[in-house]
Order: sequence, then structure tokens, then C-alpha cells
Amino acid sequence: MADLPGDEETSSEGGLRKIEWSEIVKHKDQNSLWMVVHNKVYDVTKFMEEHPGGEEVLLEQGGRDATEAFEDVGHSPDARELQQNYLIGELAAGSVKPVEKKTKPDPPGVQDDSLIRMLHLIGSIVLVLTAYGVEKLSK
Ligand code: HEM
Repeated sequence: MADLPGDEETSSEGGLRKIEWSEIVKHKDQNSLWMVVHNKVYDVTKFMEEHPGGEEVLLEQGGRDATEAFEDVGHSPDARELQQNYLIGELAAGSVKPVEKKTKPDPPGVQDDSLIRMLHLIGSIVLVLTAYGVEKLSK
């Protein structure tokens, strides 16, 4: 495969280029789709349309560790052989996987905000009532 960015970084021992997560996570759409399976990095951009399981599932795994998803499907030995055509490198040892941001729970502070507003309201009412009471008493 030609024109792979950083091809020249190919390591001497394994022959496989060591790739960091910081680079992998950038390749997660139709233009360029990489995924990690068993610590190996695959560029499946050109395979997307041919994938018997559909391109959607591959896109979902773009820029991520797809090992579990890949194994859960129980891919055939043929599929595993085919997969090797798309091998571009291996995960750099010690490369730290970025924390995935999934659907966030309610941001903290939302509840606190409404609590503060409620306290303000109660405070204002107490203030008005007190002022009213003081005025009455002073008469
Ligand atoms: C380089 C990576 C991959 C290759 C080469 C590949 C290849 C294949 C092949 C050849 C098949 C046909 C059945 C078989 O031979 O096992 C298949 C089916 C399937 N693949 Fe993949 N696959 C890859 C990654 C993935 C990933 C990451 C997922 C994520 C969920 C996935 C999901 C599926 C599903 C759901 C099917 C079943 C389709 C069906 O039987 O209806 N594949 N794949």
C-alpha cells in the first residue's frame, strides 16, 4: 500500500509500523477508517463498502479498539485472512488509549443550580414576610 503517512517510521524488529492512539483516533470516518484488533492496526477505508456485515458497524468502530466487537461476531478464518490485507501497523507499546466520551450523564451543577434558585426564592419570600411583619408590629 502506498502513500501511508509516516511509512518511513516502520520499526526494524517487527517490520510493523508502531502507531499511537493519538493518531488512530483521527481516522474514524469514511475518508479514513482505522481500527485496532488484538493490538494490530487496520486501515479498512477501502474495505468498508465490501464488508459483508455492512459499513455502519465498521464506522462505529472507527478509531477505536474493535477487538471485542470483531470477536463477538465470530468472524470466519477467511475473514481473518482477508483482514490481513488491511494491516498497517501495530499499537505502539505504552500508547495510552484516550478516554471515550459516551453519552454524558446530567452535567453536575444542573441540580445544584435549581437548588440555589429555590433557596433564593424562599429567601426572598422570608424577607418580604419579615418586612411585612416588622411593619405591622411597628404600628
Ligand atoms: C478488518 C476487519 C474486518 C474484516 C476483514 C471483516 C470481514 C468480514 C467477513 C469476511 C464477513 C463474512 C462472514 C465471515 O466470513 O465471518 C463479516 C461479517 C460480519 N462482520 Fe466483519 N469484518 C471486520 C470487522 C468487523 C467489525 C469491527 C465488526 C463490528 C461489529 C464486524 C461485524 C460483522 C458482522 C455483524 C458480520 C455478519 C454479517 C452477517 O452474517 O450478516 N466486522 N466480516
